[in-house]
Amino acid sequence: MRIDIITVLPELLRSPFEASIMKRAIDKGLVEVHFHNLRDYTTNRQKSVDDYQFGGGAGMVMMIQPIDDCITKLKSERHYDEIIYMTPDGETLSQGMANKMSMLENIIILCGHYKGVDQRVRDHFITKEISIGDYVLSGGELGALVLSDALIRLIPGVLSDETSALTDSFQDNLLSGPIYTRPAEYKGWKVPEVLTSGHAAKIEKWREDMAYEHTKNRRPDLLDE
Ligand SMILES: C[S@@+](CC[C@H](N)C(=O)[O-])C[C@H]1O[C@@H](n2cnc3c(N)ncnc32)[C@H](O)[C@@H]1O
Repeated sequence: MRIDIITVLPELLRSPFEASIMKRAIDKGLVEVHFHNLRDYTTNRQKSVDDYQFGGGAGMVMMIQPIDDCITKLKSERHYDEIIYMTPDGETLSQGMANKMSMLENIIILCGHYKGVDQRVRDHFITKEISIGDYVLSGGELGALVLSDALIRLIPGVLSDETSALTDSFQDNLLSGPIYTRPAEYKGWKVPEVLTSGHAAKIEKWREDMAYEHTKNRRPDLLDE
């Protein structure tokens, strides 16, 4: 997968790709991530990417010209499956969306700032609008990172044990149940006996029951889906 991120703050994006699973995915050649600084596409001397809103009102708006030039250049080099705009009024990111999108080859993620982008960008360039939740961030970069992480960890070969992602919360509409590691007893607090029984079928059944109970308590809405 190739991810091209368009931003006014590339410095905000770098370090998460330089650690842990996202770094490993890049090092293994399973993912390429490229940052594009919108200011490199401005045609004005001040390198400004925003301007006042038509009709008045508080907050600046990101101008269409630098975004058009950046996206048009990228599209002239390869086909993109999706051109995504991170925005609070987009479709809320879910595991189901991440599962599907992790199979895409090339995507562009546009990070907004200020009041957001000129509507004509959304009307003419964007193919998908994604929110990471019902709250407002200062910019799209943190959202782009959340989306990238959710997709990258699902790409085959990225996790050392691929079955791990399949047993995480939200796969099969269930939350993940409780998990334990050594020691089997700590300060008198014992691990559930079944987990140390060595009985694979019983362990599997216990895990299923616990996941169901946990989901029923915390997120009964998932069981309705
Ligand atoms: C201050 S916000 C603009 C909010 C916009 N005026 C509104 O009310 O919907 C600036 C940028 O942050 C990003 N952003 C903010 N909240 C977000 C969220 N929940 N999900 C994804 N992106 C978000 C978007 O790219 C947005 O253009």
